[in-house]
Amino acid sequence: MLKAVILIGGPQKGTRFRPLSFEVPKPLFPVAGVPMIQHHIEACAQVPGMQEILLIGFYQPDEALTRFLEAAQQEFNLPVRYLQEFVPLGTGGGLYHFRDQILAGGPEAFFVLNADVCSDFPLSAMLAAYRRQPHPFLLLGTTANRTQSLNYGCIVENPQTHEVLHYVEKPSTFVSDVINCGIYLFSPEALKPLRDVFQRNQQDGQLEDSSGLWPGAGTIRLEQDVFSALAGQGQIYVHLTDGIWSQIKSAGSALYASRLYLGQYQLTHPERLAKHTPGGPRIRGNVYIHPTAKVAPSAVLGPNVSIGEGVTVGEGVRLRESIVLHGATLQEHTCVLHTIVGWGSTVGRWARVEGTPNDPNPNDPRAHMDSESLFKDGKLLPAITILGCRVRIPAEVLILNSIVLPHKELSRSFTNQIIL
Ligand SMILES: Nc1nc2c(ncn2[C@@H]2O[C@H](COP(=O)(O)OP(=O)(O)O[C@H]3O[C@H](CO)[C@@H](O)[C@H](O)[C@@H]3O)[C@@H](O)[C@H]2O)c(=O)[nH]1
Repeated sequence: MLKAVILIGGPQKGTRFRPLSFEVPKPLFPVAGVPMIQHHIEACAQVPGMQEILLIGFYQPDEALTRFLEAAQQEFNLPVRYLQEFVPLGTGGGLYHFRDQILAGGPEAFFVLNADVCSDFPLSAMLAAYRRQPHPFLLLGTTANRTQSLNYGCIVENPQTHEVLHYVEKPSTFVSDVINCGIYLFSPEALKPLRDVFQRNQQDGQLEDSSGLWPGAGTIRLEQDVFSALAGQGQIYVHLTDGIWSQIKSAGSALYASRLYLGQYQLTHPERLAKHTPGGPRIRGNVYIHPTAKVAPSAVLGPNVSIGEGVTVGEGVRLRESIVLHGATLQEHTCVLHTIVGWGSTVGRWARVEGTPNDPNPNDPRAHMDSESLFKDGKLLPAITILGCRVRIPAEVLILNSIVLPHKELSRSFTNQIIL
């Protein structure tokens, strides 16, 4: 019997995701037409023997989360439960705190998945590797280029045995081009070292650490307190993948992840991809259209477009590399490129809304998405355009490389601005 835990974090952590995280908790943001963590749940539900999926985080359970859990339980016919931390317990504290719930029923092992990653989740391959050689910790690793590796947990492995010899979380100088994907398979034994860290922290008292966590209150950093501390002791192994993988930290990376998942749908969910039908809109490449959306036949959509519930797309609209969230309206002949259109927003006719993608370097197979800050030298860096919820863009204007905060009614064109 197997279980899975998804670490969904909580409200303070979504800052790079603003203004989109104002409306919906980040783990429920739609990526390729479904909530971000539905991709995780679908992957877990396909592993034979999966008994239960636990979401651990410090969100106050709200209507959206409750509805999502109910729908997921029904769809996958599995218990999907939310366990709330009353203070942020870090990436490992919640696993220890809720250990009884995780170990209830005696699972053989449990997956632990960061919510903010996009992946093809090679969980069966990880399970097969674990069953060949059960060790307390199995980490999924992928490669990154030298510069970008510094933004992740870096793993030095023994290439013959795949044992993790050395682990450094976000090092300041180059350590290894193998990085931690935030996807793990732990044996029940893994909880023992977590207990040791917990007890040591209790003895050391309430001292706040450099990341602002309170170890005395039960916080555990899986990466530093466990992986770095136990590397080289025969307990941690890595399973390497060259499948799709990307972090989802910023809105730009959500758009990129949407593209990766839409590509995956060719194999996993061909029924989710829109097909060209007589009298329907022209579809180019991978496009998701929610069944309740109304799309005019002369619109041209794709590649990499995802259209949410109840969206209206008018005649002659051109839409490419974009996510349009539920209830938005694109009036006739708008052109929307590299943009996220927020819930209930309206783009007036003949308006052009355009962003600049900051995709990984296509000539470097080890490149990942840069989720750097929005500004450099006091200037907004060109990036995708984001319209917050219920924004109104008038007819015949240009909105380029801009972020528009929720409920704004614009009256003219804007370029390279954050409109507050
Ligand atoms: N329940 C809970 N979850 C948390 C908490 N803090 C973070 N998380 C969740 O844990 C995951 C990791 O979040 P971060 O702490 O922001 O780490 P990171 O910068 O994303 O780096 C981690 O992931 C990288 C891969 O994406 C790894 O390379 C890196 O080593 C590390 O594990 C996210 O899914 C986040 O929601 C917490 O206090 N409680």
